[in-house]
Amino acid sequence: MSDLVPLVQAHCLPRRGVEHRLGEARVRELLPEVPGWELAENGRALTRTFRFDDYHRTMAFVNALAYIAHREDHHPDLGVHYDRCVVRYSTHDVGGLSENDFICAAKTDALAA
Ligand SMILES: C[C@H](O)[C@H](O)[C@H]1CNC2=NC(N)=NC(=O)C2=N1
Repeated sequence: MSDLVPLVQAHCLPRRGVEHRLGEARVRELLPEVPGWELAENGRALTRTFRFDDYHRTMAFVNALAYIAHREDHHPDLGVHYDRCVVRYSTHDVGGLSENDFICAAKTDALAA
């Protein structure tokens, strides 16, 4: 992926195999591009909690996020609660973080903005 394209405008590509797993240096470079997201599971996942006023708003977010996941063919794990949704991205095909996780994190932020 070219760094000239903002993450939010980039699109996911099929990434399979450890060669697509991001190294620590690249993760450190990308993390400031998605403020609010944190590393979890020893750097193998990205998570952020999005808070809402009520269940209806939470579910509207979840449905919009499902559409992005379908369009990008990259799928978050979700913890859905009454007033919040815990979003977790990790690329199981690479066994850790790939560029796809950062692209989708940026698109998720745009949804909630
Ligand atoms: C063929 C297809 O691109 C892959 O199976 C995709 C689908 N969605 C995915 N989502 C996530 N989170 N990780 C993956 O490795 C992944 N792989």
